[in-house]
Amino acid sequence: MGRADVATTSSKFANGQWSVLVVHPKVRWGSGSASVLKQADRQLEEAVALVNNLPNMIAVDSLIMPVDYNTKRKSIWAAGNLEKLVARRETARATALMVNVDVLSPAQQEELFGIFEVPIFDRYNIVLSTFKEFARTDEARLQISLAEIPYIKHRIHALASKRLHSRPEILHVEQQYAEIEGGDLNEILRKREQDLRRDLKEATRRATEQQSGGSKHSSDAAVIAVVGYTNTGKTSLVKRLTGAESLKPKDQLFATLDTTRHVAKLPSGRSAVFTDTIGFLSDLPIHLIAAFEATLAHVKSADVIIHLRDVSNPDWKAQEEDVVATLKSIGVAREVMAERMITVDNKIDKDTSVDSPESSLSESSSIRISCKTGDGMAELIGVINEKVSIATKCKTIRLRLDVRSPVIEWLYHNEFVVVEPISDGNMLIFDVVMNESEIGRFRKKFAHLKRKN
Ligand SMILES: Nc1nc2c(ncn2[C@@H]2O[C@H](COP(=O)(O)OP(=O)(O)OP(=O)(O)O)[C@@H](O)[C@H]2O)c(=O)[nH]1
Ligand SMILES: [Mg+2]
Repeated sequence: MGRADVATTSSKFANGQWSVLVVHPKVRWGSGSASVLKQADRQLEEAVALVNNLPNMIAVDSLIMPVDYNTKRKSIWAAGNLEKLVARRETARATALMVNVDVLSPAQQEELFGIFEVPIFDRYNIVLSTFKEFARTDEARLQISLAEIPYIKHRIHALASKRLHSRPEILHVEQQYAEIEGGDLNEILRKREQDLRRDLKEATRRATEQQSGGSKHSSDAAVIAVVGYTNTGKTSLVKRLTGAESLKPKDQLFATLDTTRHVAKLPSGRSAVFTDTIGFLSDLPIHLIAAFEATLAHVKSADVIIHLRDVSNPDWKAQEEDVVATLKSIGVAREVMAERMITVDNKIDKDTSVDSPESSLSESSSIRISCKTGDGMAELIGVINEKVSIATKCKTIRLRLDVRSPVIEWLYHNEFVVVEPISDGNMLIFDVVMNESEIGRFRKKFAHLKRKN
């Protein structure tokens, strides 16, 4: 597939590990200062977790280094702070630097390399490496390659125009540069993008086919998409609700990269397909998550969206904002969120007494659960059941049927009977829940009986 490898300059050191100094540039004032929800120490903590999440990286030291105004200028830090950072790198014996911004410009990367003389990574590099590390399917790999294209384009343009004097590997585009050198850059990338999109379409089709093949009611089943920040417990929840053995929750960021579908029966008798999908993360170039369009396509059309929050994380409120922003960017309208979303607070078993005051503001409409202990599951299932009925325009229909009626056999066969009927002489009374298309099917099939009645 000629897979591109922007972020894995590190793969050259397969036998060793990068010792990384993680620096969070905290904007002191000006338009670039962080929202009050995002405290610098938590952002630094998250960056360290991202680095340590990769098997070939270890954060050996980390610190917050103030920046005036914003992080977009070519020189992020003034001379004094830079000197402190250089000293810190030496003491920590760090072999790489991670600057906790969404993406560094090629000029910034070049300048920092000139000063530190070690590879310079940003969040984009780390997250992309993570995606590559954990991708298990063609679908995920192709989406990652697609997500890289704008990044590669920007960098190779900068190199080709001779505005920069770096070597391609300093900008993490060594392999792509070699492939493209001498050719028409735009044309080669356009062709690559076209090929990737074609392959992705095919891979998505295959994946959907495979996953819906086994379930009896797949076309009629309600689709319930579970979304949330990375590591909030999405996989754990889907496992709890559907009993899927194949799901393996992990204390790891981006453990799940592909969407998997798992069938369960709701109390109404309806089949529901729960989808477990990629987690979101803050401060990423939006196209990185949006590139998972094929993976996330089902969220837009889902009957119900469960937004899972990890309320044991002091930053859950900021995480929620990022999830909502990402949902918007993949085309989920605000009305859809208001109508179809269930907000669920997970990990209530954990001690949150040291929480920031915001957590007490957790609105009363959210449902509190623990995937670990099972607390709150019954209530959640009840709410899902109700929401699905509304979303799929289900109605409860009362049928009075002769005990010999062929309708009874059909109801059982199609699994509409959830509550056993009440008997009334020769008649049986069934309460069944059906959506519009099922009612249509039912009417068509038994039209002749109706006429007789
Ligand atoms: N204490 C506690 N831990 C939980 C709970 N739910 C999930 N976890 C743990 O949180 C970690 C992440 O769980 P996952 O289910 O993998 O989370 P995820 O949202 O699917 O994560 P990604 O796929 O990486 O985005 C695992 O170590 C789980 O065991 C809970 O209710 N309580
Ligand atoms: Mg997961």
